[in-house]
Order: sequence, then C-alpha cells, then structure tokens
Amino acid sequence: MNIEVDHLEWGIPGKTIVRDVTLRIRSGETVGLIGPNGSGKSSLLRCIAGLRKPTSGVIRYDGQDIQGWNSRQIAQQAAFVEQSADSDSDLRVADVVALGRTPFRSPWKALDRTDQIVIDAALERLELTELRSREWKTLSGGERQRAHIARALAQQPWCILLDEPTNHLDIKHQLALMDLLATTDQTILVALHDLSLAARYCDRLVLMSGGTVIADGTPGEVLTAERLRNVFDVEAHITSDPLGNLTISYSRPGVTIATPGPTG
Ligand SMILES: Nc1ncnc2c1ncn2[C@@H]1O[C@H](COP(=O)(O)OP(=O)(O)OP(=O)(O)O)[C@@H](O)[C@H]1O
Repeated sequence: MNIEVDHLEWGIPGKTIVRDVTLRIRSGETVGLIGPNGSGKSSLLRCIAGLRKPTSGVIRYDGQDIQGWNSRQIAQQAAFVEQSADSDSDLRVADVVALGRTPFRSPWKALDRTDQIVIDAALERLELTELRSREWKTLSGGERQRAHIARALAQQPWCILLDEPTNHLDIKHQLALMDLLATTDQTILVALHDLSLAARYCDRLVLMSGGTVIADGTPGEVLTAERLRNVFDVEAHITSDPLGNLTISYSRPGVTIATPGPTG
C-alpha cells in the first residue's frame, strides 16, 4: 500500500505540533522515522493511523483520502503498534493477539478456522506460542511489546505503523523484529531511536525536527555527522563496514570518548 502525506498539519489550540509534512512511502518500503524527543514522530504516526484529525493537509492510502474513514475501514488497511499501548489485564496473550482479527469479523461471530491459523502464525512469528495462555498482567515489558506486534501481524494489514517497537526488546528480539520488518512485503513506517538499527534495516530514513521533516533519503544520505550535530546535539562518528552497514558511535559535544590505550 502506498502512503501519501501532503502538507499535513496537526496541533492543539495555540500550538502546531506537526507542521507541513509531505511524505511518500511506496508499497513494500521499510521507512524509519527518526528524530529527537518531542520532534513529532508519534504525532505524525497517529495522524497517519487515523487517530488524530489533521488540522490541514491530506493523507492518502493507495490514492484514497482517509478523511472520514471510520476506525474499522482504517484497520482493514493499516495496523498501529503504539509506544506504550496497554491491554485489558484480564485477557490472555492469545486473546490480545486475536484482537487483530476484529476489523474482519462480525462482533457476534466466534473466531473461525482462518482466524485461528492467522493468530497461531503471528504467535509463532513473535516466539510467543508457549506464552499463548499466559495472563497479560504476568508478562514482562518485552513480552507485552511482542504480543502487540503479533496482534498487528494478525490484523494482516497492507501497512504497519510502529512507534518505538524495540524499546523493551533484548538485542536478539530487536534484530528478529527488524529482520521481520525489513523482509515483509507490507509497507512499514517505524519510529526508532536507535540510529544504527534504523540505518541497517530501513530502505529510507525520514528525519524530523521541530514537527517537520528536515531530511528524507537513504541512511547514508540522511545520517551525516553535521546533521546529527545540528539535530541531536551530539558528535557522531559514522563508519561503514564492508557490507555497507553504517555504525554510529556518539559523544556529547566537548566530551571525548576514551579509547583503550596500549596494554602491557
Ligand atoms: N495532546 C498533546 N497536548 C499537548 N502537547 C502534545 C500533545 N501531543 C504531543 N504534544 C507535544 O508535541 C511534541 C511532539 O510530541 P511527539 O510525541 O509527537 O514527539 P516524539 O517525536 O514522538 O517524541 P519521543 O521521541 O519523545 O517519543 C512534544 O513536545 C509533546 O509534548
């Protein structure tokens, strides 16, 4: 699914929070949304997910303006994994993942065979099969995060929007999730703070600052030391390994990173 955002603005009375954002995401692309705290990433994602009504501008899914669409229509196209979404604490893990099937079912109908297959596959994909009967309230932060991602997969959307989906995950699960996002045919827009992870797995990076997009391109084009200094106020040292993966180390301005000296 293609996503087009044209001159989008959103805010609260007296304050524009998302300003003049224009963005194109092609079907199947994995796009990383990066930027400092408060730069507007979550607000933009919430607008694209239909949870915020733009003050002005247009959002199109495959060329269709989503203004006026209800949540069911949107959920049949796009899933949103929020930064700190919670779920009803009486539910079990499989029940939470089953919520992903809601846009396709009548409210009074039980889950059918197809629903069960899709739910089982999503649990398996996120390594949650053994936890399927566990009560939600007993899960760790990372297990909850994986269950919310499994719910999004069970929704079988054309596009997945994710807000900091790795922030509770250990390294192995971070890499597994980013592999999944990078290899799926679905269109992915993912907000990330880990710039090395974003550079390694995303086709494109969109950098936000002050509510607007200030750079949009390949990781190598967007992540320059000068830009990271200007936007994040850090000194960045960017290297490229033989496979072309960027690795970034940082220091605060004026603080030198101690490097190991000769031993012996
Ligand atoms: N409903 C709201 N009322 C008031 N201010 C808001 C509201 N929603 C967002 N903001 C403010 O808008 C700015 C952008 O917030 P947003 O959550 O989009 O940033 P972000 O880039 O996702 O940040 P982070 O990296 O910290 O998650 C912040 O200063 C935030 O405090």
